[in-house]
Amino acid sequence: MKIAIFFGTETGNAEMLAEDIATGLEAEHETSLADLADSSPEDLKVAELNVIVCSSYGEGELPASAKPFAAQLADSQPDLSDVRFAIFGLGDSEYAETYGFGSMKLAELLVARGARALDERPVHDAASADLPEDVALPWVTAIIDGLAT
Ligand SMILES: Cc1cc2nc3c(=O)[nH]c(=O)nc-3n(C[C@H](O)[C@H](O)[C@H](O)COP(=O)(O)O)c2cc1C
Repeated sequence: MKIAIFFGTETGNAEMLAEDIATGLEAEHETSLADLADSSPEDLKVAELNVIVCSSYGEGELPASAKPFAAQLADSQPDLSDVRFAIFGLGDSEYAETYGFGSMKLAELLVARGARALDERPVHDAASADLPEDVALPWVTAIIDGLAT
């Protein structure tokens, strides 16, 4: 399957996780990896599945590298009705009031443009003992298996 992996990051954690996902999938799939800062909404129309890893920053805001992409979504109002995506958030429950808000905001912007969100939208909690890749790889594999059946 053609799978495009994107990340939105402030300090690099989402990029590292996106790289882990790409490495985990590349043996069986045709993968690409890109920073949302270098991407436009049209880039979501290329692959059969878009996997997005996005953190939260500030007070539940998008991380810096996702902000220009979000602005393009709002400004250019692209039709994303043929796009499907799965989004994985990185957050920290110490920020109790805004936990996981960054990935949630990005998902809402995509859905507002017609894109279809696959699955729930998990958020990895930096305060937990789990490693993000141990959560994200089974999650993405289950989504791909679900699409293949
Ligand atoms: C200044 C700062 C603000 C943050 N704000 C939030 C927040 O509002 N909600 C949340 O869930 N996580 C928040 N986090 C946690 C980050 O999302 C988490 O550390 C994540 O792994 C960062 O990933 P990145 O390096 O890809 O940006 C914040 C972290 C920092 C350092």
